[in-house]
Amino acid sequence: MKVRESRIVIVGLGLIGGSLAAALRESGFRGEIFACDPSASEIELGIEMGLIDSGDTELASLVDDASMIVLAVPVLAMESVMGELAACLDRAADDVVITDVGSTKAAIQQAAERAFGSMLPNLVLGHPIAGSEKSGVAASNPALYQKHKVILTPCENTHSQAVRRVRELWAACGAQVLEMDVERHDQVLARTSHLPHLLAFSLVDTLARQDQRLDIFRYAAGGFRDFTRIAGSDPVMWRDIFVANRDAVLASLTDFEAGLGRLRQAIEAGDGDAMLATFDRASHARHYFESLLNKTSYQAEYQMQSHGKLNFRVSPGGRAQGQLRVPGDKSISHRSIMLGAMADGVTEVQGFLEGEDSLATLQAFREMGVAIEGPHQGRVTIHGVGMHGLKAPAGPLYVGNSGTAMRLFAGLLAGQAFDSELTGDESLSKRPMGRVADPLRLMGARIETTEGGRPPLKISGGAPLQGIDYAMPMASAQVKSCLLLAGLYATGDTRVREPAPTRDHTERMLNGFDYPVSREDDTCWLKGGGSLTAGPIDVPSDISSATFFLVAAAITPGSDITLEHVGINPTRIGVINILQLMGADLRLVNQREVGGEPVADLHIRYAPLKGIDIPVEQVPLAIDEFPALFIAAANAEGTTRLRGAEELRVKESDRIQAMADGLAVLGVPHEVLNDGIDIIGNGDSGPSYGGGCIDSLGDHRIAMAFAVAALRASEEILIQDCANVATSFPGFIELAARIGLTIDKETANA
Ligand SMILES: O=C(O)C1=C[C@@H](OP(=O)(O)O)[C@@H](O)[C@H](O)C1
Ligand SMILES: C=C(OP(=O)(O)O)C(=O)O
Repeated sequence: MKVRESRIVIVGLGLIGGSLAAALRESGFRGEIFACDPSASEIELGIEMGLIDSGDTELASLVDDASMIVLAVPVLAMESVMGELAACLDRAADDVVITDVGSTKAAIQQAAERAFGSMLPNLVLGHPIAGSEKSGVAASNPALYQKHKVILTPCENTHSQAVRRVRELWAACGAQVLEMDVERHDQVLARTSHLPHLLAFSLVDTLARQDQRLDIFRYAAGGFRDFTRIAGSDPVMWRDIFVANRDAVLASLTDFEAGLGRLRQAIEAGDGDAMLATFDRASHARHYFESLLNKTSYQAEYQMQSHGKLNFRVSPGGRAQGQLRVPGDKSISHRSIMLGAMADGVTEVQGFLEGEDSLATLQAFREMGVAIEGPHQGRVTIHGVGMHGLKAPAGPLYVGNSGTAMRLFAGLLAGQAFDSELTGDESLSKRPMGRVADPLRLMGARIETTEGGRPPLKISGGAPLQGIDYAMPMASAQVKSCLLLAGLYATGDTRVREPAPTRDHTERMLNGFDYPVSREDDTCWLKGGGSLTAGPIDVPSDISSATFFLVAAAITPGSDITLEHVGINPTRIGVINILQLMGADLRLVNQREVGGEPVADLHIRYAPLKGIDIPVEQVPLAIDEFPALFIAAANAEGTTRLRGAEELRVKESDRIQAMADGLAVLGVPHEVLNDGIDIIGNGDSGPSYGGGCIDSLGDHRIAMAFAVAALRASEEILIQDCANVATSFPGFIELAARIGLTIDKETANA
């Protein structure tokens, strides 16, 4: 974004003002930058560093031709600077925009009213949430505002043109600009910035007083350094902030003291459980904030995205052999947390998938006040709050990459008394939500989407819901489950008709929690107003994750793999049926039922595959398995034809196109159709195709499918943007290594 100002005057050339000048210069800003500062040497240094064109210790000489004036002085100096400005700004001052960078807003607004007689329409108060413990122009950093937030607090009479120009200023520095009212700004900042600074100052001062010779500081380790870094900040600036934001800081301090008091009591009483509960909540909340802020995920692997993208380099060839257990079923894991949270009593889950998607669901319930212990090695304990026990979350609920979480939550939250908002990552933000919002509105829900029915979803609480009789236009378990969950809160029956059978985990688990769900032919229904009774849940291994190894064995001569404890719910076994139709030597052994879901060990040995016309009724039963099945098709003799699979186009990526693009790189002949694809396989015993560089488009299943493809490639396959594998299959690389696939991780700069 270009800044079109002719002359910007920065009043106060310290770290914040200097960094603004530096960032503007780096953005290619061509206008003049002048600075006013009481210290002539700071001005000289600013000129020497190439940050400003000129400057003065007096404001009057600088303002005449200014198009924008940025006040970057300490909060308590604002009033006198504004007074000076009022005196020398003799023209109608309509075209000059004034803004500030102060960390509190109410006090500055009052100062402005006193200095100018009223809030000028071209005065836009603002606050860049960026800084450093360093001060002075020498510490200027052109990257200081990059990817940081700048909050503007315009009033009713502020000119929109002035707001736009200030937005442009900060956007050019790489910041994300948002708006809120003055009071909210001060309350939010008191908690997120002012309180932590106060604690850091206080801790360091307390320790320094106790040990005048500073001896203990010699032994202070990383924890002390991390916690107290901000105690090195500018004392004058912070004194001003605490004077200016007194009331909001005191309120946040009261809450903090209460929390500290509770911990003190726990320590006095040796109450380890209370300590653990607090630390556990805090530790998870800390990880959650990180992912919310970066719009990325919870696990270290994925955090590489902040430095670059995670790629998989997969060596060609190999033989798939071994006995494995893949992680827990994603669909069942989501539902175990959701129903466990809404139940009366304690739900113990084992086999929970500790992947990004289900962790997002878990964290969202913590945000709504549900106590959840774990996950520890797949074990989670959920202390249910009952159907009406959820609390309003403090902010938007971030569900990462997960379509399932967003759509099921939409139904559940539509029935709550409080307002809520659901947000997701870049991929999820492009996926269609009208398919749940529309029928929820028919039930009486108040729910807003952005254009084209995309996230975020804003749901207004307290809307009375009525049951509906709904024929789904697409075969979607997410839509069905969303409506059943909303139906729990609706008057009368909620009935959902599906055009083809879809996974029925919601219905099974509701029945398991003593909530009757009925079914007749293609329609299932429940009556609202009941309650759920907690019970244990054993999550089987995810057949969607097992699929990658089934296909690995199915395409690689000499392979023999057993996958243990895999869920074989009849609404999920399309992949087994399709592979068997293609000629795979795949057997189900040790079949049993675990907690209402059928489970088996899957034994597969290599046998040559042949191309088939995939029966259309199998499509919803194998919907997530197609990326891997396309690789099976590329290794089968003859043509495999898929039709009726347009739903693949609205998953984490357009999976028909993403796979077709990758197959083209490998040299696999194919033809793309709107609702499917024809793939012409190579049934020879040598390599089936070449290698190359493939973009997974951040879609976990595309990444894992091409990793498996390497078993029959003649050259290495480099797969880009694979961090998202952690959404559904943490530990994929390690398990793949155990069956003879060699995948090296590398980061590439984005
Ligand atoms: O209900 C579920 O848990 C899921 C349903 C399917 O989505 P649709 O309902 O959109 O087909 C599937 O693709 C997704 O991975 C999980
Ligand atoms: C489509 C998938 O998940 P979701 O819709 O929950 O993002 C998937 O896991 O393949």
